[in-house]
Amino acid sequence: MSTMTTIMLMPPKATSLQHFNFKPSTLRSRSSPTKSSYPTVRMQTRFHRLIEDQGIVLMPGCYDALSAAIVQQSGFTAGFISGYALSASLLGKPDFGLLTPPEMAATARTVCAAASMIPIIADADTGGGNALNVQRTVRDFIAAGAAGCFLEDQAWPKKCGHMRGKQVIPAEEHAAKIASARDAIGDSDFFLVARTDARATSAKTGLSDAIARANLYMEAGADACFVEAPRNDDELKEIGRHTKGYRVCNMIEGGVTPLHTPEELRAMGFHLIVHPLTALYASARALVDVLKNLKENGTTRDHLHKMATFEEFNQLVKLDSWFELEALYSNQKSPMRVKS
Ligand SMILES: C[C@](O)(C(=O)O)[C@H](CC(=O)O)C(=O)O
Ligand SMILES: [Mg+2]
Repeated sequence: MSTMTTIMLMPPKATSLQHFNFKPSTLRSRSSPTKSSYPTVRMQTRFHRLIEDQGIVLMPGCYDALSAAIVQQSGFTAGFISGYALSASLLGKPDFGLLTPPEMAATARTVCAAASMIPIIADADTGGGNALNVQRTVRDFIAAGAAGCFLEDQAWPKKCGHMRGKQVIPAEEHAAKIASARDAIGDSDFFLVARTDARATSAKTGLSDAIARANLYMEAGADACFVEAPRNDDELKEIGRHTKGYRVCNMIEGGVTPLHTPEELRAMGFHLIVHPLTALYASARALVDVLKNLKENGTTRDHLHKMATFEEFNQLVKLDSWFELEALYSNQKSPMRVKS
């Protein structure tokens, strides 16, 4: 169950910066959870409702309109546009700070339209710069139809959370970016996830620093926190025990965090699970295999059982509904509008 007890329907009147204390001591003194100083004057978003209804929400990653449509048709109640996966599919490049927020926003527009029945969180990476750039990014994402974003505290250029060589910006600087994102959201139906990559900065103090940062970012106005790349179950449980509010867990095949089921993660205190790379890795393997086969044999006739059929694919893109529409308008006998 959520730790957020009060949900009011009016947006904040004052800016978020006025609601929390920026002094560095705020971070140092907060080693255990305390009551948030940020008043819970928040909208109830689609993601709040999903978490309250389901207890835990499983979000597969997607990277284009087709993969998003398949996520929706597979029965998932939410989706995620992965920066890692989009960097791969749009640029053919690794998650190394090469993708920009405007590219993500442009993709979010087609992705959200292709899966319009489910809310989709888009990866804002570091937000494109400082607190002001964050406001532009958040507004672009809202206009694109996204239902939320992840905003992380890595220094730019960022790297995938499970790669070596990451650095983080000062906690207060990221808290200001979270506060500015909250102000840009206003009363929009948009769920703000504050991510910290501080676990990777030190084997000894990284986890406690990351937990303190997550709590600071919650006070700055985030709806949920995301401590990236815990190493084992003890760390997962510690995050579940000591961070405030809703919690996100990242399940990367081949990453540093052990893979768990939704039930297992719920018991450890998590509310949102993201599987950002499952669809990307599965489709990359399928492409490698079929193209290898085609190159070797010059034909795919022995590989057809591993491919979608013509009929299956047409169902995925709902071809029948387009034939129906075509028939509707071509059979229209009377004029659509009466001329005045
Ligand atoms: C969640 C993530 O931000 C993403 O872009 O999908 C990545 C995924 C990954 O590292 O594999 C991240 O965790 O940085
Ligand atoms: Mg990312």
